[in-house]
Amino acid sequence: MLRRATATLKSTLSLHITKEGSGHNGYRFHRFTSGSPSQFQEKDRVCPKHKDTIIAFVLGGPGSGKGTQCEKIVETFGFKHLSAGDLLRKEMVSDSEYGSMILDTIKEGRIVPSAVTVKLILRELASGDSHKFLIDGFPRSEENRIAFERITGSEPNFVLFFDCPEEEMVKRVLSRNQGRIDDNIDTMKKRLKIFEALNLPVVDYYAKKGKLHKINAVGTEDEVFEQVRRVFAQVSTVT
Ligand SMILES: Nc1ncnc2c1ncn2[C@@H]1O[C@H](COP(=O)(O)OP(=O)(O)OP(=O)(O)O)[C@@H](O)[C@H]1O
Ligand SMILES: Nc1ccn([C@@H]2O[C@H](COP(=O)(O)O)[C@@H](O)[C@H]2O)c(=O)n1
Ligand SMILES: [Mg+2]
Repeated sequence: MLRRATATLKSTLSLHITKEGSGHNGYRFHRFTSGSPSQFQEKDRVCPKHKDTIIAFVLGGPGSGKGTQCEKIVETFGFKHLSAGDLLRKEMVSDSEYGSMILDTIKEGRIVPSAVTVKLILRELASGDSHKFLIDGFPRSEENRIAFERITGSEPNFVLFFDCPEEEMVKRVLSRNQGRIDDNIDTMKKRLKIFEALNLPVVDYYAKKGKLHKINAVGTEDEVFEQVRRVFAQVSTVT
């Protein structure tokens, strides 16, 4: 039986969660009082996972096609799609106290502090009744990864990595035409540097853990999705 969430997420960088309760999908919330990821303690954990919860992280450089493929995965396999970038952009244009910080960070292609991003992701994990999640564009750094693992006490079931040459990513981003403030050559150059310095170590981490599924992101959307489909067929037999 799904129970109504009673957790409230207080809007602070230190991510206090003030009430105990449990989300529709079994995500549980505990009081926790820590600030930075390094201060999180065992007692602060937010969500022992519902036993059937499946979390897939979706990684890849800017413009590699993560969002495009996630839409296809949602249609075909019924996952809920959480894009960290979309959540941050939504927060940015809301009345949030973090709005201008998020705007500046995205313009510069840098990474928003994990406390903010994890809070937005947790809110989505706890809402609705889905228990299969694609978390797109997260973790973007070891700090993101460690914060998520410490706060939730859980790891992804598997990780997709869209591997795409830089020239192709640049071409795709510059012709995306969705009015994003970071779709320009200056920000793109910065994003590519951040991708190499901060995102790739996360990719390596999951490769070493045997959780990474590398997808060749070059080809038509359907060709790329055929590889994705094979990964889902493989993981559905082990998750
Ligand atoms: N296989 C493909 N071939 C050509 N263009 C593609 C392909 N997949 C996606 N695109 C296009 O490339 C652009 C970037 O794709 P998408 O937004 O899915 O990337 P992303 O990885 O989510 O990027 P970001 O990290 O910047 O959000 C879009 O305009 C999309 O339509
Ligand atoms: N974990 C994340 C994800 C994203 N950001 C910031 O948002 C920008 C856009 O993200 P997309 O996934 O939509 O490409 C990204 O360049 C970062 O500035 C973040 O900080 N942390
Ligand atoms: Mg995207």
